[in-house]
Amino acid sequence: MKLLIAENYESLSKAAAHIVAQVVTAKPTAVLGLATGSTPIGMYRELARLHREEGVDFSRVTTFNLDEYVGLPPHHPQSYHTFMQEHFFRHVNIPLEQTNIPRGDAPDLQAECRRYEAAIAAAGGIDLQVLGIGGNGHIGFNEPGSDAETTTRIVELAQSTIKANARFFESIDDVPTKAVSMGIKTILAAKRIMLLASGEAKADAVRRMLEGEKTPDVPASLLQLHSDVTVIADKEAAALLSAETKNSGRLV
Ligand SMILES: N[C@@H]1[C@@H](O)[C@H](O)[C@@H](COP(=O)(O)O)O[C@@H]1O
Repeated sequence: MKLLIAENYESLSKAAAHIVAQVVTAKPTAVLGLATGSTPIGMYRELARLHREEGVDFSRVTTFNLDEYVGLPPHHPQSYHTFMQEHFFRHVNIPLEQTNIPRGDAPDLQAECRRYEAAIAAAGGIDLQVLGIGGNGHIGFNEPGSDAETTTRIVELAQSTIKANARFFESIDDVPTKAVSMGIKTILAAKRIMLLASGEAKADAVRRMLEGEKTPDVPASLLQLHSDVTVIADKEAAALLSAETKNSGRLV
């Protein structure tokens, strides 16, 4: 996996946005896999700026988000639908009908998972998948135990994930306990993957992803199975990496 070490969150966000902009400039009909969480917010902000000031064009881009909470309708303030609207879609020129996010309120969730996988395939697959990482090594909502054969499905959130995400809800009891999430197989099918990690709370997960064995116990370590992964970590998130791994990285 290729490693970029960023001086701070701002340079991480700029480096990530630059890669996305390169992909959509080279292929205006690119299919992007997108992530939520606080980590990519700076990247979305920078992409909005690149759209506004440098004319980066999203009009023919298609997007697929990784996941959505089960039970939250799209207009719920904490839904990932709302997150994507607020942080990205409404700031660029992407037509809403070209954006895809699983419906956590679908009456038949199994059918929704099948529909989502089929929609990704029908779009020709994902050109660039953006990922964050959970403190326990999860990607999307693929919690520890998720193996490389998993596809879009209903998942139970780990207690640590519920706790980490409680900050966005009024109380921890309001955090949904389940989500619809692309699987590891879905993620690994992307042509290119870019994972962002910021802050010391991610340092152990980043170390296990890059230096540990490939194991479903650390779902992000399964990214080692892919031939085109770029990890962009800020200094805090890279802090526990060996000197050898750090030296293999490029500073941005
Ligand atoms: N489903 C999302 C993940 O896609 C995200 O990577 C993770 C880390 O979030 P943050 O970037 O806020 O630390 O949180 C959530 O659980």
